Amino acid sequence: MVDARSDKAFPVSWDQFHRDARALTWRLSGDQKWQAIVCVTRGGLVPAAIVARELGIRMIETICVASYQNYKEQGELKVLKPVSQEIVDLGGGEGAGVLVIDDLVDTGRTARLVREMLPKAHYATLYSKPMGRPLVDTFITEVSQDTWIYFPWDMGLTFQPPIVG
Ligand SMILES: O=P(O)(O)OC[C@H]1O[C@H](OP(=O)(O)OP(=O)(O)O)[C@H](O)[C@@H]1O
Ligand SMILES: Nc1nc2[nH]cnc2c(=O)[nH]1
Ligand SMILES: [Mg+2]
Repeated sequence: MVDARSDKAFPVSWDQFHRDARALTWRLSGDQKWQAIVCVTRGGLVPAAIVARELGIRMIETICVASYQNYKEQGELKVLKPVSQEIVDLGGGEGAGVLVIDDLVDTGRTARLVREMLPKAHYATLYSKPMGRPLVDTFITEVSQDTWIYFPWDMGLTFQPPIVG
């Protein structure tokens, strides 16, 4: 569970994000031929674009889920748009051969919900926290549960006061 008082921060730059997305692609580029990517919006949009480019995948679907309304506070999980039946039916049903991409797993609630719709899909994220880790098949970096990950699209350059003085 995300603690709203947590002050551990893990800021990710665009460069780092791009490197991590490419590292994730390397791990996903074995023998398996992916039939489609399902990206979990909105956080999955950017990594999905990079992975799709690297793997040459053009069949891209979204599942639109929202749960964190007020920064660090998880509310009710809402599916705004489910995955199309065409994608669920791939590979003989239940999403076999489908690659699900999200930016991270935290409590694992989002991943659990998506897995109910696509039980045979492969779930991949760039970052994971311990509670969500059992729900992910492939990820790059794990951070502690009380760390908040800051993505490059959520940040800007600001003046930093000197450490001393
Ligand atoms: O493992 P969980 O505790 O369910 O949290 C993980 C989800 O939370 C974030 O999405 P969010 O609902 O904030 O929406 P966004 O992708 O539009 O930012 C993140 O992108 C994951 O999808
Ligand atoms: N940006 C961001 N969104 C989240 N949603 C759930 N956990 C996180 C997190 O650590 N960072
Ligand atoms: Mg999300």
